[in-house]
Amino acid sequence: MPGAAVTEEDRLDAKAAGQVMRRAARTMGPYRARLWLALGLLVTFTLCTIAGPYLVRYGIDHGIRDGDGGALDLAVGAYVAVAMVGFFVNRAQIVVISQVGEGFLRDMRNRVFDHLMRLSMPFYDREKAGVVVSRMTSDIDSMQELVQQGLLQFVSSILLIVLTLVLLALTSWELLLVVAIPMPFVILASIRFQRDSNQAYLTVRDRIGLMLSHLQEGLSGVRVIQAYGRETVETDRFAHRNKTLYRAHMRSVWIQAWYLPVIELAGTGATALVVFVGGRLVIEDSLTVGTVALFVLSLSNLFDPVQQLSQLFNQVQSGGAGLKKLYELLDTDVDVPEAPDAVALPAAGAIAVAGVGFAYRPDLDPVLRDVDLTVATGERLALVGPTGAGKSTLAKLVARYYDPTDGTVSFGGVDLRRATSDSLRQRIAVVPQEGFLFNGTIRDNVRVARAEASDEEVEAALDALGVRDRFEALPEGLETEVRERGSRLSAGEKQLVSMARAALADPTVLVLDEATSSLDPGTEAVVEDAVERLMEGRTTIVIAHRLSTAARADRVGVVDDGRLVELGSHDELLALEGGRYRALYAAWTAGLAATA
Ligand SMILES: Nc1ncnc2c1ncn2[C@@H]1O[C@H](COP(=O)(O)OP(=O)(O)OP(=O)(O)O)[C@@H](O)[C@H]1O
Repeated sequence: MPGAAVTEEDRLDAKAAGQVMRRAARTMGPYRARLWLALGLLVTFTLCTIAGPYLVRYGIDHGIRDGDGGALDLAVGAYVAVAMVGFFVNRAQIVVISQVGEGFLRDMRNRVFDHLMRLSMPFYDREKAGVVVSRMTSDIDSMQELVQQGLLQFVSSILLIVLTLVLLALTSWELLLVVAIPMPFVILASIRFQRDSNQAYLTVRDRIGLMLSHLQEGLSGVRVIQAYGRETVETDRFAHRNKTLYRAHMRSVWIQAWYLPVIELAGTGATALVVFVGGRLVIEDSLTVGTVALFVLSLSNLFDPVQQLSQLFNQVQSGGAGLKKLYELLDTDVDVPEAPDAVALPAAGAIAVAGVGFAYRPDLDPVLRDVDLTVATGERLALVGPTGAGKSTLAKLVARYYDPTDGTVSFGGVDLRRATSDSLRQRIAVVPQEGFLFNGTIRDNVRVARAEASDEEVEAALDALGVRDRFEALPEGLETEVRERGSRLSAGEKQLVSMARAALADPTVLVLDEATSSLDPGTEAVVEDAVERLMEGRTTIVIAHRLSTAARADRVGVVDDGRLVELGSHDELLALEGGRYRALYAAWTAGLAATA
């Protein structure tokens, strides 16, 4: 069974296939010399394969029939020599083709990853992570089989069929007509096999997927299954899935069991026909025995490649479909691009949000409407409001993760759309609720903010937050691997690392999404102190989940249902009769009192 299949919607038409191939050919520049070499080797190998039967003919007609021992020796010697050349050329062509193919895939993986790293947030909102991952796995895999062996076999099969046909026609077109009799059956059977095996393989793939997801669910839910005594029920359901998978596999076996013997039979039939007709032509003296032997031996050079092609066809199609999807991904534009005439943001300035409206997608309702807000240099603004009100969205616009649908966000008078990406990232840093930790040490993780920072600078950043001692006290200090078993960092420590990154980046503006996870009182105090230190001297927009944070801010903005409904100092807003903040604050203090 060919290890590839292509679904109906992925099947490329001739135009799309042509486009994909031309594009792939354009990126083959660095491999051009090797490709020519591969082609040369391929042709040489095919000629070696074809030469065998001709040498046999020479041996029979000139050596055996004419009783010329010298001619026979020559034929046998040449046969062995050609076989040896074929042996080495075959090895060389496999290596060279793989070098080209694997090199192409390596470049492709790099290009796709590079592009993925540059694509902005809207792309990741649209695309499911699973789909993106499958670009790098199954789409690349579908080409992997192709570049390793498939492509070589595909091209060499076609070449072998064409060259054999031409040479046989030149040798004896009458006998070629005889060979051609079973060919329509072989071709029809091959087309049908290709179609059926593709379908069968798709079914197998689907059922493997279903079985695996059942397995995964069973394993993750094993406690619940056991708690409710559902072992037998689950086992029966699994057995049912497994049976459908077995049937799918058997179906593909039946297809092969039908096709392969048909081709064998056609080959045997063709041999019989050649001997039958060719033999008579020999008796009539219009053909030599050697020519009949040549035809018999050449039959495998026709039938084998046809059979291979029918199996490779799916592989080539699925490789083409994979390549097309990868190109589509590479063609995805960055949604938040750097303007061609971008300017660096000034060193300092106020953040101005003017008439901003925003929808995540054109088909979705806006989540922000008519927001006007100015945050002065060095000011600390807290955003509060119910869940889903739009606070994080507003913060993301200030960091230009997205561009507003209406209105503008500017820093120091420069619209963020016109700012260079570098200056934007230098001036404005975001500390998310849960900073992601990469594989590596604490030091590496802080350095994410600025790859070229020295050890001293990393330490200074931790010092600035007053947390260096805490990390240095770990058995391996700053060299502690954050993901290693047993030395995983606590939630509070992760937050500290995330803040240390921002301290190292040393931005003018800090956008901070306060963590909601509750920490033990000791760590909480350390984190709060670090936050205070980080905000010191910076313009800060903090999404406050604890109203104590809001109370400490210079001003508080209340976001509700996408609008900025109140804006003022904590005291001013508390004094507002019937105000939203006043109500939120009352509820919050009551909640605190209840849990105290
Ligand atoms: N990537 C996204 N794509 C589509 N809709 C989104 C996306 N992110 C958020 N939303 C929607 O936008 C609205 C505002 O979300 P946002 O995260 O800004 O609220 P929030 O006030 O920060 O809430 P929370 O306090 O729970 O974080 C919500 O209705 C949310 O479902």
